Amino acid sequence: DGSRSRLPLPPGPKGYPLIGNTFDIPKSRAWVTFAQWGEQWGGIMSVNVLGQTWVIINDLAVAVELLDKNGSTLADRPELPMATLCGWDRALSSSRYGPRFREYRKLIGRVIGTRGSMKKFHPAEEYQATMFLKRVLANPDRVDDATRKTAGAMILHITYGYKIQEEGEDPLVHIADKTMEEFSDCTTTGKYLVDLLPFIKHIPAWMPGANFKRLAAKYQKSSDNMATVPLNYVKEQMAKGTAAPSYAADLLKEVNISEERMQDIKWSALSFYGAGADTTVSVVQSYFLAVCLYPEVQKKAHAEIDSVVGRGRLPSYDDRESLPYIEAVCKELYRWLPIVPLAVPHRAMSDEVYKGYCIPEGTLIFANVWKFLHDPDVYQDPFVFNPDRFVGASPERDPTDFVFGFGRRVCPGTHLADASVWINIVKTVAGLDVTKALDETGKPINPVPDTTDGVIVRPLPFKCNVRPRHERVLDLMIEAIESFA
Ligand code: HEM
Repeated sequence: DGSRSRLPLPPGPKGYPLIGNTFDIPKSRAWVTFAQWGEQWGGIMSVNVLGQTWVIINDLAVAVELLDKNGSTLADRPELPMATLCGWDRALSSSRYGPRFREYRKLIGRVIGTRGSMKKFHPAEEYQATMFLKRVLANPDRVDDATRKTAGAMILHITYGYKIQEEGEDPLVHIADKTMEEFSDCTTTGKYLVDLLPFIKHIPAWMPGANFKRLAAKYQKSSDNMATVPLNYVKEQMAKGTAAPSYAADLLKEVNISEERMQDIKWSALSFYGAGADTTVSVVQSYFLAVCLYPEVQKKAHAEIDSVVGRGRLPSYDDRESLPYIEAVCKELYRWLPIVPLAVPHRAMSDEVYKGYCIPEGTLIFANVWKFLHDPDVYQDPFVFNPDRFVGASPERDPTDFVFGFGRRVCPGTHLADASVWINIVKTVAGLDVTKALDETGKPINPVPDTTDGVIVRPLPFKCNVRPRHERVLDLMIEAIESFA
């Protein structure tokens, strides 16, 4: 429709000819710069990056209206030629909008689509969260390692019913971590020429300058491996009758699975690791950072555990309703250090009109979730970690309404994330006392409450002191672990 394209783009800074605003896009903490631009240009604005329109949303109401209500037309993902050559178009987070995308979402929704559907995975979650305490206490200087190991272990446990080996490096975690590094590499903006000049993907692999094609073939082998090895494990376990409940086992129970369905099961399952392990780990690490800086929060959380659960056992999901303060701590963790600060960009599949502006086909849309979560009109003293903002009769807006993204692309792992984060935090509160680490002169070190860069970010590395909260913790932990065996 020609009349649409005569409408103006959303407002934004004037760019240079050809390159537009490319050099205005900051390499680091883009969400902070985008929020500042929002002060000048408003809740919806646009920039031009190498000929492509980017729409940046700095107002939650606009994001909800545009992305939640516009259904399928704004639910595509950007074209990623190098990642596609490496086989990553088969994973959900980078798949284009279409039949395969809808099929994956249907399968995932069927198994983990509601809070109630997570119940069958509670034993796995409980086990891994208790193992987390063990992993932390075995090596209290490396809380980061224990959180990373646990997040990966939880995802593999729920996706495939696979329990990682505790000693040394687990072979499946090794494959997954190596492959995820390759994923980051092949999706790095500007690294591969084929992303700028997609037509060169057609040159034969033996030609000079075609190194990227040989690398892509190697990366594709890894992604195949990462999808196939664990699925074969589930099939073997099912054949032996020893399969634990899992996402894959649930779907493989179906009779007469077509080849196409098998591929959908395999690649939807693969999508869990990258999107699920990297995210929950950041939330749990943020807890350790937050209570170093806000010891009074830990004190209150400890007091809640003592009064509701006591010291004779570790808390479980059955206690969730009776622990409102811990619930508020979890919400505040999602808010304070946003781990997907610009969500994941959506791509417009056709020309759209919004409030008299044109959003042309191919536009990338970024929702500045970081800004929504630090809006002083919505959250009082937004940079302060204060769970009490979510307690009482008039709580501030629940961040879990929107930290999981928007519309048809909203995180399909929301309930899995919710269950994993909560159980990890509640066991941590019950089991551990976290304090600031001391420097060589004995002075407490103040960790910096900030994150790395990227699509999914995590707290900057920091040190803290960790010890069991009371003398019975180790016994309770061991008893619990034995009861799972
Ligand atoms: C704290 C935890 C998590 C947060 C904050 C989070 C957040 C997000 C966000 C913002 C998106 C993009 C949504 C959009 O494009 O509008 C997303 C997508 C996704 N998430 Fe999560 N997520 C979390 C945990 C998980 C877990 C545990 C899983 C495991 C199944 C998961 C699986 C996915 C997948 C597969 C996608 C891609 C969906 C698509 O492109 O259609 N996430 N997540």
